[in-house]
Amino acid sequence: MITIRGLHKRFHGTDALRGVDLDIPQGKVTAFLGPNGAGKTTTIKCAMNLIGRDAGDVSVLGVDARSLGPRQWQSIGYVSENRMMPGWMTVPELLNYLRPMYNGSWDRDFEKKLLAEFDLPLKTELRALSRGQRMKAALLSSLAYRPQLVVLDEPFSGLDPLVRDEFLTGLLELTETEGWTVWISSHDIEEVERFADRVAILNDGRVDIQEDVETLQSRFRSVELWFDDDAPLPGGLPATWLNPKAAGRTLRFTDASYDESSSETLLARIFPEHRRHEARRMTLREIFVALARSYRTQPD
Ligand SMILES: Nc1ncnc2c1ncn2[C@@H]1O[C@H](COP(=O)(O)OP(=O)(O)OP(=O)(O)O)[C@@H](O)[C@H]1O
Repeated sequence: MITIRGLHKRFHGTDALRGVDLDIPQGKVTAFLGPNGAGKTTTIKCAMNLIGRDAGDVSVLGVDARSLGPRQWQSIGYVSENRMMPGWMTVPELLNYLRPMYNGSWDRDFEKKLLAEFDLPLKTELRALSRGQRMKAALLSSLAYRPQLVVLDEPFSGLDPLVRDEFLTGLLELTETEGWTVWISSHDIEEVERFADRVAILNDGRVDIQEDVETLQSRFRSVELWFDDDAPLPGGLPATWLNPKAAGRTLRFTDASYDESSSETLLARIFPEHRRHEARRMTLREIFVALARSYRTQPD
């Protein structure tokens, strides 16, 4: 659905994107994660043709992002915190205004369902709504025509926990029943973990990891070793052992390429004197935190 190769973007001489390669496959929910300033919004804006690019190829729904036209926009639902909205309109006025543009694909029943779920004031102008209410209005107006490709840039900002939960459950149902393709950037990893099939992690303008959540979780482990005396912290540990830290008689690290038999052999070889150890599966959030910490300690 979206293919990005070698995407570069500079702002005032500073590199924001330094060769992004990314695939957003059809029918899957891809979570787009990364530390602040990694380049998530910039990548999404380049793909939505809201800003130009300095180099690289970006294909969206089979066309170059720079050629996105009304035909493709009928199939794309894009929501971002900073999306401009006509502040003088009320929610019903906004929907009345947009509906004819999506002739044929706008689903009135779905619109009504979302309107009821989001519990939005109908007589207040958009500019007088709260941030969360405006976000709901943006979500509603971008999903009511049942787009095949849903692009959400930080969609939860300002949404209260109940609405977040309802919105996510609704989105989950739709992705399953309608086979929607979703590309969602968010810092709310626990929320996206519930329904993401894939994860792409951006760091410093490049994609570091993109793979199925399942395979990512199967290769990451939080490892803890116990010793009889103070835990050693030798140099030259495998590069896939992230953030090793010794504290008292324990040593902890994140194994980014865990495999039961070879990892056990390696542990026994490097730490023959350890008394016992544990290798625990990690949540997506824990994996992200371990990676983000390792990015900070990596030389540029
Ligand atoms: N219009 C702009 N002018 C100058 N620099 C910009 C502009 N937009 C983004 N940048 C810079 O590009 C880099 C990437 O920003 P971007 O907003 O894409 O990151 P992000 O991953 O979405 O961050 P966050 O998680 O904080 O929202 C940052 O260093 C940012 O300061």
